[in-house]
Amino acid sequence: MTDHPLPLLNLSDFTAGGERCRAFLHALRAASRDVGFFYLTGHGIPGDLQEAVMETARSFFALPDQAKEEVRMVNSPHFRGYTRIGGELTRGQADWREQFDVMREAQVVRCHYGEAPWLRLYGPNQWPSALPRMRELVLDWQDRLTGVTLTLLRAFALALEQDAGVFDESVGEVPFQHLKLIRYPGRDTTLSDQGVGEHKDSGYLTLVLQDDTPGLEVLTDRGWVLATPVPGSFVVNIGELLELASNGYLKATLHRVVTPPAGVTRYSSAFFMGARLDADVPLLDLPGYLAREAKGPSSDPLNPLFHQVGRNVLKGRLRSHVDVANAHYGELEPL
Ligand SMILES: O=C(O)CCC(=O)C(=O)O
Ligand SMILES: [Fe+2]
Repeated sequence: MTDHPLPLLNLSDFTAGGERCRAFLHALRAASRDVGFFYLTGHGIPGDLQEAVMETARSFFALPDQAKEEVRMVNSPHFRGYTRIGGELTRGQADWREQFDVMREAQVVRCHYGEAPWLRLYGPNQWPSALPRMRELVLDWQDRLTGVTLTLLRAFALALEQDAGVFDESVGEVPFQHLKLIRYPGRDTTLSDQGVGEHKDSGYLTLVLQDDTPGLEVLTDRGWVLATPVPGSFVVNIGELLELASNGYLKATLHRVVTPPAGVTRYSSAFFMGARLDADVPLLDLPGYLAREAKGPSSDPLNPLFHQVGRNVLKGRLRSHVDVANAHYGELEPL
């Protein structure tokens, strides 16, 4: 385990244009290819909004169990709401964190039995009655993070010498959004130190806001590296859809969160930006010198990747939330 910092990029260099923009795109490509993780500053999200979101997370998780259970995820065929500690699995092992999941507010899609089961991912969020202002704040947060990821996605397109809008069709008017507010309680790590087990994210891009308690670790060719909190920044990482689209030129990197020591609590917000559920992931036509370095997407026979986005997202959700799968998707064969 080393404590070497990850690369740090400033998004305002991209929007400034000219030489600053060219240097940004160069650094973006290097960071995404070599590590798949970087810090982002200059993103335009005000510090007081970041703090308000963390404060909302602290208030939500401090509610009595009964108020959190009122919005528990197992109520929702759309995988939204509260998951208690140990209620989520990563690679079959329970994670030591509690979390609140939000996606885009949507209408339920009426569908016929046997039709694409991922259509059931669309639907409303659940909100705790005890925190009446949470909905507006969190949806605003989700929209602002969407804006940052859309800008970044255009930067990725340019860095790979594509048309800036090459991902537009797969993203649509509003991309698939998924946000988690997370609490990692400390515990005696002789029991297990799995806050969240090692995994890759499944969307295009992830933005993580962490508080000042370390815990997020990234697998690099130097071993596991701690993403030491950098105040005001987001940690950005590449998800499997970008790896697929770039034929493995960009890397979806394994990462994990280790449980804080007993008596210490860590809070974070993780936002996953994906493609439209009804889209297929585009396969980019890379120029020869980049294509030669594209290794093909890494494939895990135990966790196949699908180009059809909805199928991929539903697979991940069913594996992570077995109680929701049993309650609402019992008729499906395991994926
Ligand atoms: O809490 C964090 O810092 C990261 C969480 C994460 O990797 C995830 O939920 O996919
Ligand atoms: Fe992750």
